[in-house]
Amino acid sequence: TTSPHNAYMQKCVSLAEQSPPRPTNFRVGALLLSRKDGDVSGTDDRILSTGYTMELAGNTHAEQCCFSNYAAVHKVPDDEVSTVLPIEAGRKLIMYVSMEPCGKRLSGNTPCVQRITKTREGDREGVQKVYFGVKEPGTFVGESEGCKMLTAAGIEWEHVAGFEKEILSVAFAGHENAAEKVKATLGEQGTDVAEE
Ligand SMILES: Nc1nc(=O)c(N)c(NC[C@H](O)[C@H](O)[C@H](O)COP(=O)(O)O)[nH]1
Ligand SMILES: [Zn+2]
Repeated sequence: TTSPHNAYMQKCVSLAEQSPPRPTNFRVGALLLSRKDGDVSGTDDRILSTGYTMELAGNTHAEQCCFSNYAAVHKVPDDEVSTVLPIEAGRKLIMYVSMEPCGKRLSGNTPCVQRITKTREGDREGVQKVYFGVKEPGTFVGESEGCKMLTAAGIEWEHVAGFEKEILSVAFAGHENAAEKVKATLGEQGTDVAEE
């Protein structure tokens, strides 16, 4: 059976492409779904919400918008989204994000790892695993801490390979010298691609 990761990562790229380009962040796409335990093909997946950087007013991140959109549909404030996320025996909540969730934000706003971790408060299972297409480049916060923080919170994560160039090209679109930054990041992340 084919894994569903590529289709969802492609969807996150399409979401990220809707984000207004800015030099002060990355254009990212995020998707939240419920998956039946052991359903490696994702045929029984239920998409719960999507989000992209600055979809919602203010300096918002993709993961933040994904949760906020879900909270709005369920008529609760953002910080109570965990109370309306489905808890179903035999199913898990999974997030796909084109970029590693942030562990720190230069703006000082709540990092997305904290928002993901918060879904597990009150003994709720919350988000169990995060799939992402690239590690966060060092542009703003240097060595990214997102994955380490997810692990510390007991949340699994996995890098879905193959979309790095595409994801970074979208993410850096609002930056000066975007192409050079993409190339440098690919080099740093060890995903050099053969010259075009
Ligand atoms: N995973 C992720 N999703 C996003 O939607 C987004 N924009 C970033 N970007 C991470 C980057 O570290 C921060 O954008 C900068 O640190 C600036 O912080 P603000 O965004 O202004 O809070 N990361
Ligand atoms: Zn974030």
